[in-house]
Amino acid sequence: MTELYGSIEAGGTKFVLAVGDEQLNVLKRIQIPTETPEKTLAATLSFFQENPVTALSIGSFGPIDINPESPTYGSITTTPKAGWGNINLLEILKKELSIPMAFTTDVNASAYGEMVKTGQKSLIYFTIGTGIGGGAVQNGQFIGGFSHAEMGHQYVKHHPKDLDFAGVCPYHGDCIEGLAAGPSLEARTGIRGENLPADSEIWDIQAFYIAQLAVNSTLAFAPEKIVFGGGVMAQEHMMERVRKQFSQLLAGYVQLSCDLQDYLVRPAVLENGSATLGNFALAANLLKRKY
Ligand SMILES: Nc1ncnc2c1ncn2[C@@H]1O[C@H](COP(=O)(O)OP(=O)(O)OP(=O)(O)O)[C@@H](O)[C@H]1O
Ligand SMILES: [Zn+2]
Repeated sequence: MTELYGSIEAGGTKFVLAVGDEQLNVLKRIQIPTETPEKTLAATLSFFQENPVTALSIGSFGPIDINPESPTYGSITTTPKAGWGNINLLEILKKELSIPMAFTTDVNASAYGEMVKTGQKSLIYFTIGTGIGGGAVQNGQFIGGFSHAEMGHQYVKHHPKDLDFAGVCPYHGDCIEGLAAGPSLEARTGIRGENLPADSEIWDIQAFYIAQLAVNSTLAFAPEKIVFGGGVMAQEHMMERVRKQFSQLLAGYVQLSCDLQDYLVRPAVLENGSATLGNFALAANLLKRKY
């Protein structure tokens, strides 16, 4: 029987819903805004009622409960996003759709999609957008123990020209998300990142933080590559700035297995499709491990 795979990329600003075929090609893909859980999940359900799939995978913003033994498995847990705390996505969807469902973080789904696309089994995916999230696959498996990793909230040292900035993370202030996600640009300058001039000195400050994230990830996991997605990294000049500061900070301590250009990269799956591809593969794995 022909199988179809579903993808739900549950983001803080939008949900991306998609249907894929057995070759993981996108057959249909739509975006809906993230409003109240009732409204957005009703729209999600009607999409999959109109476009039935054999199995689906959800990659969600978090933190989320991914422990299948937990009574709250399938929930978004402590999000500051109004109305979405303790919402059990998986339970709500399972009530209406009786198909196998996988549940992971949005960035894990993206990391998985990049793995499927590139064939590299150990990689890390970071998104630098409204927040910073990191997902990782190590030898084809997600990392994690009691829960998923939260690499976007690690602490990094301040840039010498940014010592007084308190950061904007609602939990930690000056963790990496608080210092370097999109809203930090606006908090420092009063101007949204999209509108800041490319020659502003803020970009090197931000690249300094993102480079530390890359160095820390390199030292902790020795991945084959580190992929950067998200609105902020869509700035053409950012990857080069991050690579340059990464080299300085790593100081030749470990030898990479490829050129730096191929180590710190933008996503291989274009048009923000990494999570969709990853979800298709994770859905396929629920039926029979293929990826
Ligand atoms: N080209 C850009 N340059 C700099 N900053 C940007 C750019 N595009 C978006 N941003 C900033 O990034 C943040 C939005 O991130 P992004 O576009 O990745 O969406 P998101 O809200 O993180 O997505 P999601 O729906 O997954 O939560 C905002 O703070 C915005 O000002
Ligand atoms: Zn934080």
